[in-house]
Amino acid sequence: MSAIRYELIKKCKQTGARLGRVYTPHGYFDTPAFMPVGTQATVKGMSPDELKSIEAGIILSNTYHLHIRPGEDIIKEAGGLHKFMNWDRPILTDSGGFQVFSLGDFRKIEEEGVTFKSHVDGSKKFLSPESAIKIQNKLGADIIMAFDECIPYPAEFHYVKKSVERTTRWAKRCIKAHENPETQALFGIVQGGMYKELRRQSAYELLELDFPGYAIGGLSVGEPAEEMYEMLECTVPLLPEDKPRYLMGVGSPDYLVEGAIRGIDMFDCVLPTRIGRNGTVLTSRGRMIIRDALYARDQSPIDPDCDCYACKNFTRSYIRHLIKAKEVLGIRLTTWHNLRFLLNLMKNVREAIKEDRLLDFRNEFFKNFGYN
Ligand SMILES: CCNc1nc2cc3[nH]c(NC)nc3cc2c(=O)[nH]1
Ligand SMILES: [Zn+2]
Repeated sequence: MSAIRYELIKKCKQTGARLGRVYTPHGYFDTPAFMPVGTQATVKGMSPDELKSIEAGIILSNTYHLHIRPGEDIIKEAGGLHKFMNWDRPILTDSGGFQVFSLGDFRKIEEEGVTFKSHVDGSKKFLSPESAIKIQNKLGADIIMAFDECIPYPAEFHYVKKSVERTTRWAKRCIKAHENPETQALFGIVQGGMYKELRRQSAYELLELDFPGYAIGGLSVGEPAEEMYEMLECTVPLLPEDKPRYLMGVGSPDYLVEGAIRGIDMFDCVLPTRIGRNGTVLTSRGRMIIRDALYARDQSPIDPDCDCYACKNFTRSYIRHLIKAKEVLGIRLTTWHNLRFLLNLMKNVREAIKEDRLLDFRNEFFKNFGYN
């Protein structure tokens, strides 16, 4: 008995997209879904109630960060991550693999695991499939991720092949170490770099392990969009139709729509929160650098088509002033808007799938946003 159940509600007649629902021990979320990133047990600047008001269905938290600070034992003593951060809806935690490479000053990667230095105090740390799972078992997220190697881009075929085979061995060790499969669903992560043959090899090896869900890793690592789409087109059709597919670290509005068209159900990306903090907002007419002098006297909302608290109550002129003055409310409002923008985008994608018009929606959205 798995911790989650994926319900395929409808397949789009125009594309490979599908409308679905993932049931977890903390309730369900609709897919395709965008997951706001709450790295250190908080989506920066947003309270749980505010996240609920913008209809966030599931949020992501990072194992690497929570292991370093405050430590999984403190969170376990609080009753787990849901209680600790007072979020009673679904949570997904990653396994730390990616952060170690991208954040930590990582030393070396061996069969046993990865040795690295903490980005907080430089102390020596070690993560392995077993320890990454043990930490996630203590945090108690509904969906947890296998410990994998996110292969850098570009990478030689031989290196990628060796890494894929180690990621599969690590996946087996994760399954063995996992203590709560009936309450925490462990997802495998398909790797393979930009090589179709290795994407297929990684998918087949992980399919044999019968995970309750599959992530596609090693993408959105600097490769051109076309290469990412090609890897999706070669990998997604190999994955079970009755299980969720999660494209890690994606993404910008175009990638979310194009990923959904290719059959992806779950996405996560720091983009909306990160660019929000430096004064850039997403609108239906493209990105807007609201700190720009252009908006100093602009009394209109960030996006007239948006229903969020920031757009209903404040002007571009006021929000620009807050950002320039480094007032906390400024980044709260830009974050609030950017998250609602992407959550609304996914709601529109789900509607379009329901009505078999996702390609038409994509063309209209791309034209308005200013994509090609
Ligand atoms: C669960 C940790 N493993 C893991 N995380 C990832 C996070 C990513 N984030 C991005 N772009 C922003 N690509 C990613 C790939 C992986 C990946 O291949 N593996
Ligand atoms: Zn808004």
